[in-house]
Amino acid sequence: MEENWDNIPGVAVLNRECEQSDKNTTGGYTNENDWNSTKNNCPKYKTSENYTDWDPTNNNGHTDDDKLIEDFSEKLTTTTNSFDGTNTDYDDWNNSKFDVDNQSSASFSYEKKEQINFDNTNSKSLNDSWGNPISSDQYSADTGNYSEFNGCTKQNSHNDYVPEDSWDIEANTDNSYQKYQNNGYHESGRDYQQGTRFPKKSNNYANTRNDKGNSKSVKPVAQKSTYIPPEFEENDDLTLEAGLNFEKYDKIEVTVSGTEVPKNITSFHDSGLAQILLNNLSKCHYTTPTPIQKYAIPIIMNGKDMIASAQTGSGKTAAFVLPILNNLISEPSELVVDYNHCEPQALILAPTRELAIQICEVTTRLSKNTSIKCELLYGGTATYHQKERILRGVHIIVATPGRLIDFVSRRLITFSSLRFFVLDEADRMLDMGFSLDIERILSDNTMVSSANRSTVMFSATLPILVQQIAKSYLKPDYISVAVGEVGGACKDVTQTFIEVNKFSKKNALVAMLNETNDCQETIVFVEQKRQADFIAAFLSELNYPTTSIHGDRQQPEREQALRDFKTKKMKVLVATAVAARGLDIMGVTTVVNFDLPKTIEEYVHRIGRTGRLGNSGRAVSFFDPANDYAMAPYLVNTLKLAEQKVPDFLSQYEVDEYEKPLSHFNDIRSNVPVLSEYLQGVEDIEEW
Ligand SMILES: Nc1ncnc2c1ncn2[C@@H]1O[C@H](COP(=O)(O)OP(=O)(O)OP(=O)(O)O)[C@@H](O)[C@H]1O
Repeated sequence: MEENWDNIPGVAVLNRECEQSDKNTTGGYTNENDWNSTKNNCPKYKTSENYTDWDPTNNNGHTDDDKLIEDFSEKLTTTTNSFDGTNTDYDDWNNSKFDVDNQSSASFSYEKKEQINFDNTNSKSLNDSWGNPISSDQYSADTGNYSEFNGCTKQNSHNDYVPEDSWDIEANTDNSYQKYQNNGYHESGRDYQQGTRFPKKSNNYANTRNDKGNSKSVKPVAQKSTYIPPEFEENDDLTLEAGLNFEKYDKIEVTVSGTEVPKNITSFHDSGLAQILLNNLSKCHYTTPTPIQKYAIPIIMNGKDMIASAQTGSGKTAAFVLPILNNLISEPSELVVDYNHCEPQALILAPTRELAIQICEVTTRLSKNTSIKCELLYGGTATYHQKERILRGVHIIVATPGRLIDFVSRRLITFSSLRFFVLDEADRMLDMGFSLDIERILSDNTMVSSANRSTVMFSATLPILVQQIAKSYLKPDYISVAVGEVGGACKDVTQTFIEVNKFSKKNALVAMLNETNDCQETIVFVEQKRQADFIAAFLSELNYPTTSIHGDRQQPEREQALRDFKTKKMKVLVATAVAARGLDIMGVTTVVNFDLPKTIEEYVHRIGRTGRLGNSGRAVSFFDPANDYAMAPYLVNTLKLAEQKVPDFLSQYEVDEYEKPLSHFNDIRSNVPVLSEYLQGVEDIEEW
């Protein structure tokens, strides 16, 4: 097939943009010839015959031009994003994309693959929209940014990894270009390739040259995400094993308040859970329920509302998933679904995409061999894919709020059949960042009344103000359960602090990593996304296999980073708040707070990425008095409650009169005073 700019998604988008930006004039071009040339290459102006020549779905007879163009650019972008030239990806793309559309266009897809050899530096020269030959080298040199030109904003991660102001940028050599194009950073097993410099990020979304060599700029176009996440893999090796301190869980005091509290269970076998679930539990090596499971399972099975707090890593996910699965299995109700909407019976909301994925994975594993279907809705992924899946019928939806609201507002999801509504990380979900979304979802006109559903909320931290907000969504006879101190740090984590200033932090980090010769699995938390890139690049240069996760990375990169860290391909994960809550990663021995967070809750969640399920872990936090003094009293309190040593430089911040918000069980119905400062901070929203 003849190679032509028309086949390149960036240009399809570009043309569309030109066309849309100015329908009746010269499209913003001062030179009419340029505009005519562009126009002729614009899909809008192609005849349908031409169009079908290169439309992968071969939509003969399609008359809705705009839709046609939109579909086409989406498909082409999918092609580029999904492909890395390997057969596997090709097959995946071919199967998933084309099966969805009921196409069997293998040969055509293969042609598309040939076309996007354009992605390789070896590609033959191409003609641009204005008829000039263009090679990938020239392309890189012309634009300074391949991915942006190409319209694939999804792939610009490497630019993010070059702090523009502080690093020298190498010329746009073929070499750096090739590494980028070939995703060398993954192939080499190193996310941040040492010594590699990538082209400086261009501010122009797309720069092209007309036949006179003048450059033109076209405004950025919002790209739809076309990422289709991989199917879950069952990997028993990655399941966390209970540690030596697991048995001590039973010694933790549990406080329950409310009326008609169902009796707690003592083992899974006396729990009344369906046999199929018991079988799945033993496949997952869950032999004994954790304290939160002992209390939450019967409460939720009995249809009660509850708000529960238990330390990080103590099995809260299964505590709500198991009773929901049980009730959906033992008291089934008809699944409502048609070609344009579905009615889930349980909704589980989580604040981050990766946590939503994890909850869905746990649910899928625990519901194996049952008829229960669980689906995932989260941002940064292709909506058409998720839509297609939920419209096959779904009992449980695990979602982040943004994507869910998108689907609800398009009436793809309604809540008339909802039986369970769960907020995981409830304090985060009800703080200023998400509370409007939750309100929007719970006040949807299809939402069943609180009397007709079970509403349950879980977190390791539940400030009193959040409990007050939560109360308005719960039935009046809701039950509160607190395992240990509400908001207390996990005692299996040894917490140490190092006094630093902003200039000595990096050396302190290196010294700390060197302490453990083979640099064990470590999460390094920082406050800013840019800082995450900087520290990750810095550690990579020092040969620590490092990756990063934060809200500016594209979703496939975020997921790849987590996979690389989970599978130990990468030893260090540099992360912002997006990884602070809920993530359950086996073998994390150390958490480093390179920057301390702004709230004590986030501190508790961050250090809870280690020391899970009775395993021991350690947390090392850098305390910079100039920056972190406001956190100090809360840190002292948290250290004391967790029976940890308080260093001298911190103990000076202890406040005698300090109202300790964590000193006893804070069910708001006991009228515990609210400490306003304690509630002031909210975590920054990065990405759903
Ligand atoms: N009864 C059990 N027996 C053995 N393992 C369990 C049991 N319950 C949960 N687990 C495992 O314990 C780990 C931690 O569970 P989970 O992620 O649900 O903790 P969590 O309390 O939600 O933590 P966080 O507060 O960080 O969100 C997981 O690997 C899970 O598979």
